[in-house]
Amino acid sequence: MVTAKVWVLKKHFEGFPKPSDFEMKQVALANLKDGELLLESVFLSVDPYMRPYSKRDMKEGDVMIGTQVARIVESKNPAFAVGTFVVANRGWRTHFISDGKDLNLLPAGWPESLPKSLALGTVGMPGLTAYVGLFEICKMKPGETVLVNAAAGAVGSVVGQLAKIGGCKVVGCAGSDSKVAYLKNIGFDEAFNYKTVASLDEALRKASPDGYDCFFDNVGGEFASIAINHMKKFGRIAVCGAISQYNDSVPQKGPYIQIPMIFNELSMKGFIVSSWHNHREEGVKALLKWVLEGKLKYHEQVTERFENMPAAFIGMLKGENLGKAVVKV
Ligand SMILES: NC(=O)C1=CN([C@@H]2O[C@H](COP(=O)(O)OP(=O)(O)OC[C@H]3O[C@@H](n4cnc5c(N)ncnc54)[C@H](OP(=O)(O)O)[C@@H]3O)[C@@H](O)[C@H]2O)C=CC1
Ligand SMILES: CCCCCC(=O)/C=C/[C@H]1[C@H](O)CC(=O)[C@@H]1CCCCCCC(=O)O
Repeated sequence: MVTAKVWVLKKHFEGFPKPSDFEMKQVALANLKDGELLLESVFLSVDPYMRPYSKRDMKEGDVMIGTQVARIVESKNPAFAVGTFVVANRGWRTHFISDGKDLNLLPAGWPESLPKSLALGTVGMPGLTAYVGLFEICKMKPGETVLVNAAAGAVGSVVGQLAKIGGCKVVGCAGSDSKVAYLKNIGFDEAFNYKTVASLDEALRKASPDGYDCFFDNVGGEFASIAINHMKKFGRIAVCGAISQYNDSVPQKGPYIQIPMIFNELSMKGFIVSSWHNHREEGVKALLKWVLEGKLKYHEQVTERFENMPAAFIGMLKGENLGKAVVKV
């Protein structure tokens, strides 16, 4: 019999998550029935959505939500061979049982040399978010200027590089000087540290005096309220995330966006990438191709050991990650 380790939400987060909000437990797994598989998590993802979705969907004592790359270690299902790697959505667990219906194989053509953890990042849900947000929501066109915040993270770093691949000028901001240096290194035309500039308004104007056609917003709050005043006529805003607001106990107040939206005839659309599943196959294939061609660079912030899941999650929310934050079990 296998005993899985799991992390549960012990106490709903109040403000910023803290280690005592989590509890690690042991769960004995049953023996496999015909048609079932035993899997071990190899890499687990920590993502910003876990903060707002825990409040909306979870109760105390539930296993933390999340996805993993897992390896099949035992199989009583002829469709799945032992040793196969899959992407699953089974939460913060070291081991779990599946009937195979909820598993996704890694994309076709995945070379042995490529880290499998990328299926949780650049060639997974965050990469696809960048792809859908830019091409379908912003409807980015060559020659345009694209702005992205949280630019050195999992989604933002792909947004900037896809914008360059698509023939755009790209401006990004991030929360440390080393992240800004990384952005320049992966091809951003302009980048600044939003925590240290004297004025966000000035920094946005300096980076693109003519304004922005597309704004890929991962952050919301104050940054978005200022950036909206820098949009060009008929600009498009993809509302992807609002991480600056996820830990608020008291909702932030305006400024309000109607006047700049009307004057510049802007379009603003929120989206959830999973609703765009009809673009998944095409998007993942394109992302994998660009990675293999060296046109799409990646960085991962790998935290070792399952025991450090809460620390990796809290660290990501604090901005300690460069690129995609994952945990290697
Ligand atoms: N709509 C959708 O379908 C999806 C939306 N998302 C959203 O995209 C955004 C980015 O996600 P992801 O790429 O996975 O995460 P990241 O890898 O970008 O990690 C989060 C980053 O957010 C930044 N951050 C944290 N707090 C603040 C703050 N108060 N103000 C500004 N920046 C902050 C930090 O970077 P820094 O050092 O720069 O501050 C941190 O590294 C999130 O808002 C997420 O919810 C993600 C996936 C799908
Ligand atoms: C105001 C909240 C904004 C959150 C934006 C965000 O980060 C959304 C992420 C989703 C992404 O589009 C696809 C996903 O998988 C994320 C949502 C995951 C929901 C988990 C549901 C619970 C479960 O897995 O059991």
